[in-house]
Amino acid sequence: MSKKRLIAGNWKMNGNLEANDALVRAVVAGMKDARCDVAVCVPAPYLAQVQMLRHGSALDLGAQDVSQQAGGAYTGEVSAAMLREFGVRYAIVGHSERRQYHGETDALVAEKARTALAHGITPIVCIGETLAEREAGRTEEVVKRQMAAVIHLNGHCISEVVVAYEPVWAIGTGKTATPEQAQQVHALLRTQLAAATAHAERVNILYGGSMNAANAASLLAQPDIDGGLIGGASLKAPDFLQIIAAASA
Ligand SMILES: O=C[C@H](O)COP(=O)(O)O
Repeated sequence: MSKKRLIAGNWKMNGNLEANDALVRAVVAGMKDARCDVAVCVPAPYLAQVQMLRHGSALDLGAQDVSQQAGGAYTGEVSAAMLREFGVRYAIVGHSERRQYHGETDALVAEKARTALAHGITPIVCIGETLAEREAGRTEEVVKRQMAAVIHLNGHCISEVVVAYEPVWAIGTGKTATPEQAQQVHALLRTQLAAATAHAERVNILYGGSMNAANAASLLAQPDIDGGLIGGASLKAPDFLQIIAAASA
C-alpha cells in the first residue's frame, strides 16, 4: 500500500480567535474529498480552539515546537504530554526560524524529536541550507549533517518521522526552489535514509518554502516530494485547499 502524502500548514505566529475560526471551518468544509493527510500546526494558545473546530473531521492538529524536557521548571516551555492532551499528532521541530532566532542546534532538535516520539507525537523535522551555504556549494553537506543528527532515535525508527526540506532562502521570500532543485535534495535525503532503515520509502519528505496554489502541483509531481509544509499559503483557505487538491490528484 502506498503511503499518503501530507500537507501541513504552519501558521507560525499568526492568527486570532476570529480568523482561526473562519479559516479552520473553511478548511474542514473544503477538504472532504482530500486523499492526503492534512494538518495545521498552530500557535500553542490556539490548540484548544482548533481541537474543537476540527472535531469529527480528518484535519489533524500540530504544534510548532515541543520541549525536549518531560516537564518541570522550564518557564515558557510546552511539553509533549501537554500537547497530547489536546490531540496533537505532529510537532514541528528544528524549523529554521527556531534554529536561527533561538539558537537550536542539531543535537537539541534530535532531543526534541525523541521526546515527541516517546509521547506518540510525530516530529516534522525541518532541515535546509541558507542562501550563503547554497552559494558556497555546501547544500549537500549541510542537509546531510542535519539529517544525520536525527537518524538514530533511541528505540525509534527514523521511518516514524516526517522530514521537511525547507531551503532557508525560499521561506517567506516568494522564491521557490525549482521542482528539480528540490527533487535533487529530496533524493539525496532518501538515499541517506535508505542507509539507515529498510523503510526509507515510507518516510514522508515534505518540501517547504513558498509552496503555493500555483506551484504545488509541479513540486508534488517529483518522485521524492511527498507533501508540503506550507507557511503563508496555509493562512488563506482557498490557497491551502488548492494545495490539498494538488496533493490529492
Ligand atoms: O514552515 C513553513 C515554511 O517555513 C514555509 O513558509 P512559506 O510557505 O511562508 O515560505
